[in-house]
Amino acid sequence: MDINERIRAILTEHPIVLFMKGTPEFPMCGFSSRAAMALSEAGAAFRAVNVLADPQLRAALPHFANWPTFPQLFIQGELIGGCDIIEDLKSAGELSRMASDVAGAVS
Ligand SMILES: N[C@@H](CCC(=O)N[C@@H](CS)C(=O)NCC(=O)O)C(=O)O
Repeated sequence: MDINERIRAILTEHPIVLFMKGTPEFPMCGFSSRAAMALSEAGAAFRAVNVLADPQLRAALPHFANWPTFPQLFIQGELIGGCDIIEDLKSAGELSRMASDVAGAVS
């Protein structure tokens, strides 16, 4: 499986995916920490993937997503954006709506 197939497999398996540096429990970057916190506060059940533990993934994702930095949030396979966008969506109440739409679609 090449790296793009591997990314697509992760996105197919998990409806909300945050590619981040470190983990929600031990974030290795302030942006990743804030993104994971915003998702948790919005009640989103998300899969966190630590790109620092997977150099191949870290190198490929900016090209795959056409987004240069981490964190990267995908919902149902679509790139939503990074920390700034995640926090804006949360402030607008959109993040929890998106998360509950996904939960409704999955269950
Ligand atoms: N404004 C960005 C900030 C993210 C950012 O600047 N991330 C940097 C530092 S963690 C990054 O990923 N740099 C590229 C790299 O380390 O591969 C956002 O909204 O997510």
